[in-house]
Amino acid sequence: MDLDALTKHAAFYAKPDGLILQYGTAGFRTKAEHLDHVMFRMGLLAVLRSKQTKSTIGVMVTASHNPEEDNGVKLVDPLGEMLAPSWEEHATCLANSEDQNLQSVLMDISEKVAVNLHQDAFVVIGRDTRPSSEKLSQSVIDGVTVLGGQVHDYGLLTTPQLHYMVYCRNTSGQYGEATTEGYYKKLSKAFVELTGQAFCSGDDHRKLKVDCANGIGALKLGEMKPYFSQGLSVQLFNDGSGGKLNYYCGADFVKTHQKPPQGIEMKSNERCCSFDGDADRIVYYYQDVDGHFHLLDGDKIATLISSFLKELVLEIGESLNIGVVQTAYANGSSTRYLEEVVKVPVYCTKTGVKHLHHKAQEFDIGVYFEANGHGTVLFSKAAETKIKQLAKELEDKKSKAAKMLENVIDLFNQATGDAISDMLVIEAVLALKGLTIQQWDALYTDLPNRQLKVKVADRQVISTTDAERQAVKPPGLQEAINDLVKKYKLSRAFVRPSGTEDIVRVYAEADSQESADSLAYEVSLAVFHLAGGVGERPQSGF
Ligand SMILES: CC(=O)N[C@H]1[C@@H](OP(=O)(O)O)O[C@H](CO)[C@@H](O)[C@@H]1O
Ligand SMILES: [Mg+2]
Repeated sequence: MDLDALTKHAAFYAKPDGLILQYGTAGFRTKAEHLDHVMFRMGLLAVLRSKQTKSTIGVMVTASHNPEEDNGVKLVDPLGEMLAPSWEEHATCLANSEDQNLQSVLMDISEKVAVNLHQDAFVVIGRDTRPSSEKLSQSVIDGVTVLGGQVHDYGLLTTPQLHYMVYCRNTSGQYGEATTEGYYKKLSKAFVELTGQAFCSGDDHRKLKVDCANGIGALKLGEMKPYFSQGLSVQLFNDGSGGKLNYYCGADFVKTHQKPPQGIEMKSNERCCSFDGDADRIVYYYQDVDGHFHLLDGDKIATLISSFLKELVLEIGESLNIGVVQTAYANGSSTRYLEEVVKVPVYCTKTGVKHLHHKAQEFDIGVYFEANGHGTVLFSKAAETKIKQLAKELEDKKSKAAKMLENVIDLFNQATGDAISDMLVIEAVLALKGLTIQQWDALYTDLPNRQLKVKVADRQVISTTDAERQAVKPPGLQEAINDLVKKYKLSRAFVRPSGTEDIVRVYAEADSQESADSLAYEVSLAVFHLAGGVGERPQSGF
């Protein structure tokens, strides 16, 4: 390690006084102007992680669905997954160390994780379209090179594309070719082959309007379009040519406000979808003839995909176990439908993709989706080998199902949730099953629900158990929630401190919107009183 060079470069990346950041569920996120030193330091950390794992590590510069002025950074581990939890702590420690302690903190981490400093390091970098991203990714590159690491800068990429690149590079290209063209070709080939097997693929099923949140998704989907145009024609809206990133558009806006984004021309019954700012989340929606807006969120996506996979598995007659992973935010109706109608086991984990991903790895076929539209399907190596073998050996109906599954494996991004990949899977499933978006929507009816935020002095006074469904602290809060829930029919409510914002989230569902609203409001009041609410008391009425 050339400590003189490190000291010289670090001088350009002074930490703003008093700034403390946490490597949360989605890495570091804050106003872009405060992130230069964090980027440089994450470049340093990526080198250590690469040396330790003897693998290529990814660094993505993005703040996903946050406002355009924000930015953020996260590291991608060797198999394209989120950074290991023990390293999240090192990241936090390094990001918050005072400038004069940077060297010693770096040495401490190297010692703790037993890094061989002579090992080569390789880091790949991607960034979203935020105005601040280019400069910030240069700071990451500076951090990598000052420690002697090699860099490949992919420039503009969606977050899932960077995860894909890392996975490809660490599996010697077995998973795919580590270029955007390789990504486009792999997914498009699987999609075109899959939809080629559809009986019913009338014109109606082949057109889709996509709100790209004025983000990177527009650029990348635009590049990819020609590769799959024989199977689907997509029309892009909020493509970044005019509007602001995530501003009144994108998956997060649509899911939170339960209304269409601005900037999209929706005719009744037309199938539309929205990506978020870094294209790792997707939700679908349509407007019916009466002008009512219908949202098909991550739960509806999980249901559609699980039913499809279950049918294929039954068709090939192999005992592959399917598991579906959700969080406490999953609508109760979706969980019931999955368990009682699709007949697949459903598991609940804590919020945050890494928890769902980890659980989904336990199954031959692990389907995971957060209600907000972040998710994918993972296939175990054993399941993949078995399916590939059956696709070759079997004949007739069974072989057709096995071949479909083979393409489905290629179409899903196995590294992380991916809006483009999920969109193509959904389009293929709808075409293969001859389903309209209305028929898909009608599989089950969402229970009315409401999410609220409460400001408290210190959100860590709330701690939870049972996949965040029960509050164990502060005393009395869970009892209060239980009493409130009893007042309503088909009701459920829980609270948890957010991992990405300085607030407590409240979720409630019940048999009517009025009841869900009023339960959420009453629970918010309980949080406000028992967990140290600050500012204005929660208000009723929505
Ligand atoms: C209720 C909700 O949607 N929570 C989101 C949000 O986490 P919070 O910890 O709830 O702030 O951001 C996470 C990262 O993007 C995402 O994984 C998660 O689903
Ligand atoms: Mg995102």
